[in-house]
Amino acid sequence: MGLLVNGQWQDQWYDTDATGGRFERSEAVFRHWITADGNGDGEFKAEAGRYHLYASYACPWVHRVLIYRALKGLESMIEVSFVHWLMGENGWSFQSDEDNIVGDKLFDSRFMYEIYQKADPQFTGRVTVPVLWDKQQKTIVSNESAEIIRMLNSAFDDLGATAGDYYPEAQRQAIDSINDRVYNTLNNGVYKCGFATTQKAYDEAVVPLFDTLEWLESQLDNQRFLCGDQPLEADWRLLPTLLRFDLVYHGHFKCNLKRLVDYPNLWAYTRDLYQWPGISTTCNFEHAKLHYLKSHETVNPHRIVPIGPAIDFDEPHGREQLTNGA
Ligand SMILES: N[C@@H](CCC(=O)N[C@@H](CS)C(=O)NCC(=O)O)C(=O)O
Repeated sequence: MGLLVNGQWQDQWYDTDATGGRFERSEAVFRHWITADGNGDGEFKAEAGRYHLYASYACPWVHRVLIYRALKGLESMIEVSFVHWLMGENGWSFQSDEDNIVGDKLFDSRFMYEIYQKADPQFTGRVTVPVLWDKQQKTIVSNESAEIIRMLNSAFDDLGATAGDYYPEAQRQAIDSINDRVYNTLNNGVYKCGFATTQKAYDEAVVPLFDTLEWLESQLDNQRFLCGDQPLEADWRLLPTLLRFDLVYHGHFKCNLKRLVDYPNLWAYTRDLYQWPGISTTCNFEHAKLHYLKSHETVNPHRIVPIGPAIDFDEPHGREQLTNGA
């Protein structure tokens, strides 16, 4: 685990000394936008086969992008390369695995940092996934999942993407406000708990995290999804965190006041979204579990992977009757 400094790899864990033991996520650096006509920000025009996704099945931020790629039927337009689940001293790697999932289909690179070096030989910063690569301009379009999913939501529609707008104009304000709370306290909140190196930093993160879970539980009492009858962006951004909650965050990141299965609405809602057409194939729970437990040496020094928990996301969810506010 490390970062690039002036284009050179340095093995280094997160530094929480300067922030009172708090984990602070760095801002993504590549922030271009693909648009239908390429005029939005210059030259990044939506074209089938032009863009390539670098992904990890373990990562919840990547998972959003895989979900959108599936929802929008973009599998044949945007090919994907997966990294190995282990993030070791060289960061994400393409070391082959038994299941033949892993490998850089474009350049046959050994490490993910080589992709960043191609985009900027002097790059300084963390080497994160997801990365959306432009084969034409040979650079990274974006390494910010929140923005990549917005691009996939609409930019490829004229090229035959599956219909569906998950960020509709009329609901943007509601979606943004849910996203804001969920990102700060839950999506990123689990990391603030897990990577905290002082009791104070952990306490500051864990209380709002469970407040948000309680709030979501009550929101889902009489509506099927967060903004109504249909799953929208706020739901798809929340799902990857919920899918990993009991598996990883409850134990490994010490988010253990309650489990997801202790919230009846949230647990059924998670299964509802998991069972949505196309979604289950975006999940690889083995990669998720192994990644966290084996990569975070400071959190789990002996890298022992616990046996459980047994979770059945295929169990019927029974939330169909909430559609239309019934
Ligand atoms: N803002 C980014 C965050 C992505 C991110 O932090 N990904 C993690 C994997 S879950 C990563 O690659 N971490 C490597 C590192 O921090 O060095 C996004 O949402 O796309």
